[in-house]
Amino acid sequence: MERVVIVTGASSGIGLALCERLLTEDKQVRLCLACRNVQRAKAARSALLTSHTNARVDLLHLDVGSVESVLNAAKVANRIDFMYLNAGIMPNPQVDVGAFFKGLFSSNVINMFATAEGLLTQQDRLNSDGLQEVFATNLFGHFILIRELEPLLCQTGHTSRVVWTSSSNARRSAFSINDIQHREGTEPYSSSKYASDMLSLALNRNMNSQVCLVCSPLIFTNTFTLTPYNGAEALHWLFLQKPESLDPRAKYHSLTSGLGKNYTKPRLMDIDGEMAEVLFSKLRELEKVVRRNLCERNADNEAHQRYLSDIE
Ligand SMILES: NC(=O)C1=CN([C@@H]2O[C@H](COP(=O)(O)OP(=O)(O)OC[C@H]3O[C@@H](n4cnc5c(N)ncnc54)[C@H](OP(=O)(O)O)[C@@H]3O)[C@@H](O)[C@H]2O)C=CC1
Ligand SMILES: CC(C)=CCC[C@@H](C)[C@H]1CC[C@H]2C3=C(CC[C@]12C)[C@@]1(C)CCC(=O)C[C@@H]1CC3
Repeated sequence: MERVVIVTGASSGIGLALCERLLTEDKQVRLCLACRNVQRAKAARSALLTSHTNARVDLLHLDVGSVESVLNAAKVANRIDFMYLNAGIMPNPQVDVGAFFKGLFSSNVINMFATAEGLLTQQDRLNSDGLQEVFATNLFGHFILIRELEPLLCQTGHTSRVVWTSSSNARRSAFSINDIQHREGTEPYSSSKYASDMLSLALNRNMNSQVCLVCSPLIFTNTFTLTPYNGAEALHWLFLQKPESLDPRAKYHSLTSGLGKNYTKPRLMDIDGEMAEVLFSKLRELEKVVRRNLCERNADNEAHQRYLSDIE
């Protein structure tokens, strides 16, 4: 039976590697590459068709960092079996070289290489919706996409699965419930990934959890062996699992052994359920504000267009 799989950020890296693996795995897959850059998306599609000549690969223009783009893209979808929320950014990362060398000679060295804890800061900025860009791209745009597609994802009698790419860099201490966009801090990536872990829990509670399962695979960087193919391990593994065998409180880790063998390991997440609910309601409030602003902006643009055509 045909299975429709949407992958955000499918034009490169882990997203593209996942597409390649899914086409190799299942000839019945119909892929939808949801990408912001049309040229790169076309190149990715050509590369996939070179190795899978008869594959069905569609393109969908989607910039998850723009609410308007998300709303437009969501209109096009009519069936979803899997939706991989994979697009993500870490702009202008700065490595704290001092902390790196200190960590190198400490008992924390393995953890440091696995999670980059305390090593990385990023410079964030505001996007055209007036939101912090990292938050908007890694979390909020995908949240709006799920909200918009909820009727399609939660149809009775049809199981859709949503899989969100998290990170080992997701850290509770980088996130504040009073600053969900991370306006004040210097670790927006870590904050956004922890927020997506929390949100996956709240979504499973607030949506029909039997139908919509949100998992957060984490990519463990065994740095020297890491490739996008390895990184896509847990994403690929989840495609093969029965929904009832998965635990919404777990994060599914892509791991690579010393011998280079890839495997997936679930680990229970350290998440405060109440805080996850607060985050969910804050995101819904923000959704209302952003949608209202967008309507006003569009109304202003229409009025401006009318004015221009009147004076011509
Ligand atoms: N690499 C790693 O070690 C790890 C990565 N991750 C996560 O894995 C995911 C994939 O990362 P990775 O493959 O490494 O990185 P890449 O930079 O190779 O891929 C990121 C993808 O996301 C897309 N993207 C970025 N911003 C947007 C946007 N606004 N709208 C739509 N698409 C967008 C990019 O598209 P475009 O071509 O237009 O830029 C690109 O296709 C991310 O969520 C990342 O946080 C997690 C753990 C470790
Ligand atoms: C010489 C010197 C200063 C080396 C620094 C090494 C770091 C660049 C890496 C060590 C751990 C890495 C890591 C990531 C990025 C690169 C490192 C910080 C990620 C944060 C990339 C994105 C993720 O989602 C998780 C990764 C964890 C490990």
